[in-house]
Amino acid sequence: MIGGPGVGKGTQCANLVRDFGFVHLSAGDLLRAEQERPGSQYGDLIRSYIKEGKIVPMEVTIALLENAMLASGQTRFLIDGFPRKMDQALKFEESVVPSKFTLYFECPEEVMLQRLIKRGETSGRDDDNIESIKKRFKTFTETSYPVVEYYSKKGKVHTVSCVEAPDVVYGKVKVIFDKLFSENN
Ligand SMILES: Nc1ncnc2c1ncn2[C@@H]1O[C@H](COP(=O)(O)OP(=O)(O)O)[C@@H](O)[C@H]1O
Ligand SMILES: O=c1ccn([C@@H]2O[C@H](COP(=O)(O)OP(=O)(O)O)[C@@H](O)[C@H]2O)c(=O)[nH]1
Repeated sequence: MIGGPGVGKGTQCANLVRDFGFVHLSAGDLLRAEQERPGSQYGDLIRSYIKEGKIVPMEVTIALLENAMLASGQTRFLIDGFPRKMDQALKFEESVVPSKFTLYFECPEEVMLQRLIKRGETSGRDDDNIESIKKRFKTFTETSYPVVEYYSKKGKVHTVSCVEAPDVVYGKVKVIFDKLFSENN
């Protein structure tokens, strides 16, 4: 699941987990947990990348995802906020598992900005401030959007507009998943 910062990925993943029983893995949540883990050798590195809105070197993120996948003992994963750089996409599919499809959440920056400023009132996140948000938008456009284009060329992308209220957005997401999983399962 790919989309700009604050587009609503986490919000929609919660709905999908409830209705389709995936294991939800948020790359950002895994990185924040590793950042706080006592004794982690990557804590400071992750903290500085997240604050600067940059993409943490792929070896760290892929190892965290792979470990969480293995630890779950499950086989159906909804990976949230990953891949957001071409090197991650290629390496993950080569060394862990190929993806089935990509859900791309589309939304104007002004709308995401308002959501992130509001989330920042309570999230406690180091990157929900205007300076980091601007950097995250730039990284998304320059570094992450090419991943969407790459998967689009392979015919693997489903695009959903996220401007409307969460339940309206989920209505559209659910139609896509109902179709995909009634065909494949
Ligand atoms: N469709 C929506 N309309 C309005 N607010 C939303 C919508 N989806 C999510 N939000 C809110 O916007 C913020 C960002 O959503 P979140 O799911 O955390 O995004 P992401 O995981 O993409 O960063 C949260 O505070 C969330 O409650
Ligand atoms: O594969 C990833 C996913 C996330 N991040 C970092 O984690 C931050 C927060 O990502 P998350 O998906 O949690 O939140 P979003 O920015 O989408 O609101 C990003 O800006 C990056 O710095 C990263 O480096 N690699």
